[in-house]
Amino acid sequence: MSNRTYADELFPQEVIEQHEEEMDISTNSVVLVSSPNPVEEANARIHVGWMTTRLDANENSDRQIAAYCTELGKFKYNFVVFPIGGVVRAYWKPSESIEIHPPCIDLPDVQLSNSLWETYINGKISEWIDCDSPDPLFAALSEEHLLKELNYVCYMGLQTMTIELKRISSPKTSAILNKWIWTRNTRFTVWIQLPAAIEKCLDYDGSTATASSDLWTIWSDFRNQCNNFSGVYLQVVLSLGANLPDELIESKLVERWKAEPLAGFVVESELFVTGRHGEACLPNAHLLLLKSLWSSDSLRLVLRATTDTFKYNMTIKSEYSLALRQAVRDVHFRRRRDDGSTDSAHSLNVGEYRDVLQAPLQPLSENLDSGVYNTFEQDKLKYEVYGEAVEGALKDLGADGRRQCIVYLLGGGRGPIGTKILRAEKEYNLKFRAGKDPLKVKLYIVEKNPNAIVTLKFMNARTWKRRVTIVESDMRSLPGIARDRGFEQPDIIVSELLGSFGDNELSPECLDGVTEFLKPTTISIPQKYTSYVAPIMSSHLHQTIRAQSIPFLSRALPAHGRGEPELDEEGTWVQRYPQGHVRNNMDQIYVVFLSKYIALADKTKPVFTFDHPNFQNTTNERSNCIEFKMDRNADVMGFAGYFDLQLYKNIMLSIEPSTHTSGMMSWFPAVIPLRHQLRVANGDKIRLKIERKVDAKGVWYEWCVELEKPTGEITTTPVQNPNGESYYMRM
Ligand SMILES: C[S@@+](CC[C@H](N)C(=O)[O-])C[C@H]1O[C@@H](n2cnc3c(N)ncnc32)[C@H](O)[C@@H]1O
Repeated sequence: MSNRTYADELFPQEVIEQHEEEMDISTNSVVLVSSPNPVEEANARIHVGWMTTRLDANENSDRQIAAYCTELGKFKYNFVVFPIGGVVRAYWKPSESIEIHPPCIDLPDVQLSNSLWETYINGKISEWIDCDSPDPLFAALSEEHLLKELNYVCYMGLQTMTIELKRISSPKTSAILNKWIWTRNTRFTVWIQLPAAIEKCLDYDGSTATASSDLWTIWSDFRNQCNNFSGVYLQVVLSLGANLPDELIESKLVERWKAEPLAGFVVESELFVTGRHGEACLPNAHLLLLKSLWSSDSLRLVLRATTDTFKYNMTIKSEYSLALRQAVRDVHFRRRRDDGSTDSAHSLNVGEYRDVLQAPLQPLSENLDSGVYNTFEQDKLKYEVYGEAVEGALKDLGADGRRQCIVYLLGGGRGPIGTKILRAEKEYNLKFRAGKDPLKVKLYIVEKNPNAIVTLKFMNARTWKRRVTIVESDMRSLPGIARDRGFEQPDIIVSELLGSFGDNELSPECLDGVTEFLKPTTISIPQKYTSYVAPIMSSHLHQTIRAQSIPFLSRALPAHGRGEPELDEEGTWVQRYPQGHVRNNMDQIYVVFLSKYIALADKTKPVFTFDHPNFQNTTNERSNCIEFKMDRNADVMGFAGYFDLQLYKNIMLSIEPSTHTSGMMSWFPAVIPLRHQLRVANGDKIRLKIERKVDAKGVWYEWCVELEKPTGEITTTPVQNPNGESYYMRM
């Protein structure tokens, strides 16, 4: 028996030896890993495919696909976008036939091994299929045959397929696909290939086209009609012709694709130009576009021949594949270098959290564990700045020559701020008392977590020379305890009870609990904090939030909302979600190290501010309406939330992007999602209406968005998280 395999057919031995090529079928293409030369290595990282057209393939290709692919492999094409029904069928011209019977699917599977079909072939839906044709008979025929081809993609076990959109509006195509992807058990990635310009769409009519339609809206409408299926399986491909439309040049519009599941680019051969040394290269505008959107080498480039030059001049096949690789390979180099030096996320090693949803901590109602405290304590910078703030306050208070300062650390955790307070005392004495009449800090640390108290006691004995009075209590009981035990009133209270959205760990409620114990002159560190928001676009994040599910064994874990787990009739504990799981997912606030998103406003805007001490006992309920004007067509998935913190006078900490404390990693942004992505157009205004509500047991936010069109028409999204049903911060 012969040992020859399909791979031998595809990559003849002499080619393998010549290029020392290896096949890597773990990715969805064949990787040509060649010499150790760094440029070639870099080239090999970039996956370039060939899109078969009637200009380079003929009826024989359908039955000689192995030879056809082998040939392309020689020119360094890692995969082929080939008509799934075969070339003969794909380029059938309905108008030329008297009877409407397209050729049968005729791309026999046994020509390639299954693994090569999976990895080397991206199946393209026949070009003539147009389910949205205004001719009902033809539309019906197209529907029937689209389904046949989708079935054939499954039969062949392909991992990727392509549908090229021909129209601005494709409701029937999207409806078929929507049903298919949500209901079929077979998973493959669908590339939705966009036209190169809106003017090329069959239903384009200059008079009806409005400013609110562009390539991005063609895609986002299609994505919406497919119910925002996961971007792992439904992706978009941009087609680049010789003339790029403005929306692929203007950076504000281009960056929207960073918030979409972009699979790659189909590059038409007509746009290549000749470089200074006679080599093939891409025009500058195309280069800029590719570079700006080349976020990872998992993106794909596909060459589509627009002339038949390739038939006669084979060498340009490899020249073009090389030119495409060269267009983007340096982006990768640059990004890697940048990561190592300037990207703080990388140097702080938090990259693994990119776009991962985290539930905000609730340190008041739940006791944090040692690992969480340990994570906090990695952020040396936060504690340094706290130390500076305490030193600043000691300096101001000590100006009257006093010899003692009473400091309370409220919510001490394992004590890192305690250490900074004692160090601030030392620094102050060195700098301002010159060894004479030193100022003594009398430090109390209040902590309600009994487990952290064990560490605090240990720290007191080992590090603080038993100078600290440790109070195991909720700080809201401190006034009573202090009375009973004769504690002195504080000159300074220090706390860090803040979440990514500022007040969302209930710092206001906790600190208000000690107000009656303060002197009128007591300084609070922090003095003030403010939350901020900016609208964001990210279909990935929207999908991720919506798709969260609860495994069987986790069904009794407490939700983040007001409800509690219950014992059901069968004696099983269960957490119920009367609002439904999807609504429960969408109506919460998350903490996310944001990556696949874009901000839809140049600047954030403030939401809620809290000042301390709150001697006036001002309510902690808040309500605000924050308006943003939209400057492009976009889908708003929700809002990124940030905060800044005035510790003392001008000593600040911030995660608000324009003032972010460089190198600080304690807080990732908050995300306030909308239930559905909200389509906005250039010139629209959106208003986030958000309330902070308080009752006897806890605090919650309710929010909705008002969308105002330039015509004055206003629509409002439903109020999210009513009554704290999905996200409730327990007191
Ligand atoms: C965000 S952690 C900060 C811990 C520490 N200050 C640090 O920066 O590493 C907040 C701490 O405050 C404690 N805490 C929260 N609310 C409290 C309350 N009402 N009374 C006492 N401690 C509280 C929590 O148990 C937790 O240890």
